[in-house]
Amino acid sequence: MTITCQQLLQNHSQAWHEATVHPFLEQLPLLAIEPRQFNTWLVQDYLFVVEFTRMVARVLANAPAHHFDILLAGLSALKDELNWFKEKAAERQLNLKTEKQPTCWEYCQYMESLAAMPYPVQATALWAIEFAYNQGWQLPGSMPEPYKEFAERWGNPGFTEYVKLLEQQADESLQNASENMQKQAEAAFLNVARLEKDFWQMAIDAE
Ligand SMILES: Cc1ncc(CN)c(N)n1
Repeated sequence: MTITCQQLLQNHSQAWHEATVHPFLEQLPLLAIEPRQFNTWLVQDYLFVVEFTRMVARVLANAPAHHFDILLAGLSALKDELNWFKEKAAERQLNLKTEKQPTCWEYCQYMESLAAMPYPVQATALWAIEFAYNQGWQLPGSMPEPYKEFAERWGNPGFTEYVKLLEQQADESLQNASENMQKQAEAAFLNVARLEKDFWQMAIDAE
């Protein structure tokens, strides 16, 4: 029997809940997050997205050609996203040439380590990373200023559609995967869930 993304969500619902429903996200609509906490998230997420872009490029390099369309669209959106992060940082006078915090560093190292994994594992991890933000930013509901555009970036219907297509590609690749690869994909899903939870916590704990 082959595993699917939906089965991973069902089998590990608690880990996924912790990845996508976090006090950081719950407190944003209440305007209870301190600027230093939000700014820490913003700068560290920019540093994350730089490494994430490299990861997506590596996933593309391993993908079958019929998966290129979606992955190239993702890379093109990341070009805009990196520029948008720079704008947001400039508005807040934040320095993006900052050290990665240990949690961000660990997540980036993990994404780098995925390069050695087979494509089905990479495709599953990519879907999980994007779905975590898609759900994380949608679940708190209507977001007030100044956070509205952040919630819309990852919660908008176009991004939701993109994540569904990533899911289809991951599921398709898992269908042809050995049992061992499927186990690796499950481990990747759990790693992403843990790192997502830790990433929000890093922002909450900002000094
Ligand atoms: C930590 C994290 N996870 C996911 C995403 C969505 N690409 C992000 N920007 N940052």
